[in-house]
Amino acid sequence: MAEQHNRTGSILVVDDEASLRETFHFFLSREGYHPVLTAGDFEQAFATLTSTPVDLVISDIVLRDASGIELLKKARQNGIDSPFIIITGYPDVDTAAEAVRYGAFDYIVKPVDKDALLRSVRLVLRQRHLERLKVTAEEERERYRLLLDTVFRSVTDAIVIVDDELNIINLNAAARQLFANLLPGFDEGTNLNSTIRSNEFSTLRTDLLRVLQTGEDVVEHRFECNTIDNKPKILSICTSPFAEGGAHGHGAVIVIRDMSVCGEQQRSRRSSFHRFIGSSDVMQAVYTMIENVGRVDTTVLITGESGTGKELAAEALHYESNRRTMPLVKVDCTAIPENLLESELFGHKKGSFTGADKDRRGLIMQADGGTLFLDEIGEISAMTQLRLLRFLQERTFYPVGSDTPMTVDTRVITATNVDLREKVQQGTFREDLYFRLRVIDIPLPPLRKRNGDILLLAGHFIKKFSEKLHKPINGLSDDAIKALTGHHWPGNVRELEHLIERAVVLCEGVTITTKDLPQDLTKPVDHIDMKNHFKDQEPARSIEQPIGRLDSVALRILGTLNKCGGNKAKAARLLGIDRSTLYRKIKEYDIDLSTFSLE
Ligand SMILES: Nc1ncnc2c1ncn2[C@@H]1O[C@H](COP(=O)(O)OP(=O)(O)OP(=O)(O)O)[C@@H](O)[C@H]1O
Repeated sequence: MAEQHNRTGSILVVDDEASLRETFHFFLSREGYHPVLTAGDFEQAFATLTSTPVDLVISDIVLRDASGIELLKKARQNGIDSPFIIITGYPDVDTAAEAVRYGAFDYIVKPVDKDALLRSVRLVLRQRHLERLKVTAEEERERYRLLLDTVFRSVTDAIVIVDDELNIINLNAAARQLFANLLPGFDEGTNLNSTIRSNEFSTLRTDLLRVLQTGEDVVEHRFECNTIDNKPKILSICTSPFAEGGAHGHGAVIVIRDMSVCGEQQRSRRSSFHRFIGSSDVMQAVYTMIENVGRVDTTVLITGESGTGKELAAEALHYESNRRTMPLVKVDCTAIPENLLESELFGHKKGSFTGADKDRRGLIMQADGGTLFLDEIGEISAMTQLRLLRFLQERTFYPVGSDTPMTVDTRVITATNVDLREKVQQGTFREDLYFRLRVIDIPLPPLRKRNGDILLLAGHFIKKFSEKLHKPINGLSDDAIKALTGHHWPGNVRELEHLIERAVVLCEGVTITTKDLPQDLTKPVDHIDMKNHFKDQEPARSIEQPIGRLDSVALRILGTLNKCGGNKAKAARLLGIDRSTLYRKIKEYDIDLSTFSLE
C-alpha cells in the first residue's frame, strides 16, 4: 500500500536526447508514476516548472542551452522548491558539491543504474509527500489561529482568559474597553481572586472558581453593577474551562456581554454603509463583518456573483482599517494582459524583457502602507500565483529581473466571482495560495436573496440618475415595482443600476412605468410569443428551445445571445453580467447554443 501511495507525484525528465527522455518516460510510467512530463531543453523545462506543480525533476547535467545546475538555480530563485536528481556523465566533486549546495536531492552517475535511480525516486517522493502533509497541516493551523485571533480581537463581547490562579493571561479590546469603565486598571497580569473586592463583581470570581473546580461550563448569569461614574449596567457572563492541548484545568474563559447596549444596537439597522445601500438582514451581517475584519490586518477574499458589490466591499474594508489614509490600489487582473500582470504588480528592472526600457515600481509598492485590491484573482497565471504566494508568506518580493528583495507593508484583499475551490480541484489554482487568500472569506449575497433591498436600491439609483440627467423623476408605478421585485436579477445590483439609468432616460413624466422597463421584465412568460419576441432581432437560425424551462431571465439571455449571433462575450456585455455568470446561466437553463450560428 505504502509503495502505491508513494507513486503519486509528478516527475519532470529533462534531457536533450530524445531517446533518453523516452527511456526514462517509459520505465517510470511502467513503475506506476504519473504524470511523467518531459522537456528537451532549459527553456521548456523552466516553462513546465512555472506552469505545473512538479514533485521531482530528473535532469541531465548537460543541456543544449544551459546546465541542469543552472535550471536548479533558476528554479530556486523563482521560489520553485521541487527536488532535483541530477544525472551526470562526469562525476567530479565540484559539480556534485554545487548541485548539493543549490539543494539537489541526489546525483546519479551515468550509465544510470535503473534500480539506484528508482530507489532515489521513491525516497524523494515519499519525503515530498510527508513534507506536503506537514505544510498543509501547518497552513490549516495558521489559518485557524488567524481566524481565532480575528474573532478574539473583533467581537463586541468582552473575552477574558485566566490561568488556574485567576491571573488574566489575555483579554480582547472589548474587554479592555469594558474594564476601563467598570474596573479601571484591570489588564493582563491582574489577579481576579485578590483584586475583585466589590460585591458587585463577585459573580465573576465565583463562576471562575466553579469552572476551575468542576471543569464544566457555567452558563449565563446576569448581574447588575455600576460604572465608575455611577451609570447602571447589566452584564451577562458565560464561563468555560480553557483547555490547552485538550487537557483540563489550565484556566478559564469568561465572555461578558453588556446587555445595556444590546437593545440599542439591535435597533440601529443600517440602510447604507460606505457606498453600500441595503437594509436586509444579510447585508447587516456583511456590514458588521466588514467593520470587524477591516480593523484586522489579515488577507481577505471577497466572493459573490458579478455585480454584487465586491469592489465596494474592498473599499469599505480599506476605509474601516487603520490604513485608510494610505493608498488603495485596485487591479482588475483580467484587464491587464497575462504576460504583463506580473511586472505590473511586482515591478521590473530595466532590460528584464523587451520593452522594459527603465526600472518600474510595481503596484504592490504603490500600495505600501495601504491596501492592494486584486479583483478577479481566479484568472492570474501560475507564475503570478507563485510570486503572490511568496509575497504573502515572506512579505518580500523580487521585481521581475531583479536579485534584490524588496519589503513592503501592503495588505492584500482579493475578489472572485468564480468558485476558487473548483479551480483548486481542477489544478488551475494553487491550493496553498487559496488558503493564504481566504484567511477570512466575505461572501456577498446575490440580489435575488435580498428582495427587500430592490426598492431601496432602485430609489437610490432613481435619485442618482435623475440628478445627473436633470429630470424630476420621483418614483415608480405599482406595476413597475411589481416587475422589479419579480425579476431574478442575474446581473445583480449592476443590472438594476443599468436598468434604472435606462428607465430614467426613457421616462417622460415624473414616475417610471412599465413602458420604461425592458420588455422581458414586464411581460408574463406565458404570454410571450416566441416568434414576435425575437422578430426585431433577425434570428440567425430558428430557435427551438425547450419552452417549458424558460422564464423571463432565460428569455432575456436567449434574446441577447440571438442578437449577438451566439457570441457570449458580446452578450455578457450587453446583459451587464460577466462571462462566467453567463456560462452558468446557459448551463442552468439548458440553453442549446447550437441553435445559433456561432461567431
Ligand atoms: N449594495 C450596493 N449598493 C449600491 N450600489 C451597489 C451595491 N452593490 C453593487 N453596487 C453597484 O453595482 C455596480 C457593480 O458593483 P461592483 O463593481 O462592486 O461589483 P462586483 O461584484 O465587483 O462585480 P464584478 O465581479 O463584475 O467585478 C457598481 O456600480 C456598484 O456601485
